[in-house]
Amino acid sequence: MITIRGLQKKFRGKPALRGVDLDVPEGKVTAFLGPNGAGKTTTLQCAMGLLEPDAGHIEVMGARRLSPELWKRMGYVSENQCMPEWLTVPKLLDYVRPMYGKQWDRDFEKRLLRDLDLPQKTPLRSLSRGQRMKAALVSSLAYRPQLVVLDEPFTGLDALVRDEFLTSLLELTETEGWTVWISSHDIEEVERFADRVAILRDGMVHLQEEVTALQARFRQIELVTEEDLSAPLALPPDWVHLRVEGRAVRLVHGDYDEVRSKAVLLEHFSNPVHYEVRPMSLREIFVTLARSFRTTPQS
Ligand SMILES: Nc1ncnc2c1ncn2[C@@H]1O[C@H](COP(=O)(O)OP(=O)(O)OP(=O)(O)O)[C@@H](O)[C@H]1O
Repeated sequence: MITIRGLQKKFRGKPALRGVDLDVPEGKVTAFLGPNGAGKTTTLQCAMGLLEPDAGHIEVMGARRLSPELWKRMGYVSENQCMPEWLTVPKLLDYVRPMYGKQWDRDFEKRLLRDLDLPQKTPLRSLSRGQRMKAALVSSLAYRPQLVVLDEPFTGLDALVRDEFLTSLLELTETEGWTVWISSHDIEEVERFADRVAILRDGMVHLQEEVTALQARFRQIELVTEEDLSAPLALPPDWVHLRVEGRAVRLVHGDYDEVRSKAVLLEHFSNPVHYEVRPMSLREIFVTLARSFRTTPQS
């Protein structure tokens, strides 16, 4: 649905994107994660045609340029969205609706309005941050776009609304086959419905794969021996994070294989009295990787 190759963007001579290669496949939910300043918003804005890239190419729904017709098939919601601040929510929808003609689904609009519980008489400028986000969501989803691009959509939403919003989005992506590309720091929320994950590091994609494949290869390992230990001088490349405290070793393995990985571990830390291997949540994997980004140079 979206293909990005070699995307580069500088701001005042400083690189923000240094060759982003990314795929957002049709009918899947792709989570776009990365530490602050990694370049997520810049990538999304380049893909949405809101920023001019310096190099690289982007294809959205088979097109190199976003025409007004294509925009009608996409819903884009960002936390920094400009909106006609003087309008109330019903007036905003009256204003936006004619642009989408028959495509606009009044029943769906009503359902979104009911679920998101928005004030009807207050102008957008006087709404809270979360309420403004909800208004943006209704105006960008009520025409049932095929591609939904969300940049930090949960900012300002309270826990209940987040949950309700995610549940509706989950239902819709399943029933309507929507393609969703979502950038968020709320990884626990995103984990509930993401099929794929792409992690951006310092202007480049560090990894992109199915969430299940990522979770299948990452493991947290705890090992205790009879004697005090010291960390090996050179770590195998798939040991992402290692901590040695007295007789205990805790490490994250980025490509765990029950037989092979255990054999390598036992070469370094022999005769364990305790050996435990635990699967990791997407959030735990992200935090481990983000920590390793601070200490290992980009290859
Ligand atoms: N308009 C701009 N002018 C100058 N620098 C910018 C501009 N927009 C982004 N940057 C810089 O580009 C880099 C990437 O920023 P971007 O907002 O894309 O990151 P992000 O991953 O979305 O971060 P966050 O998670 O904090 O929202 C940062 O170093 C940022 O300071």
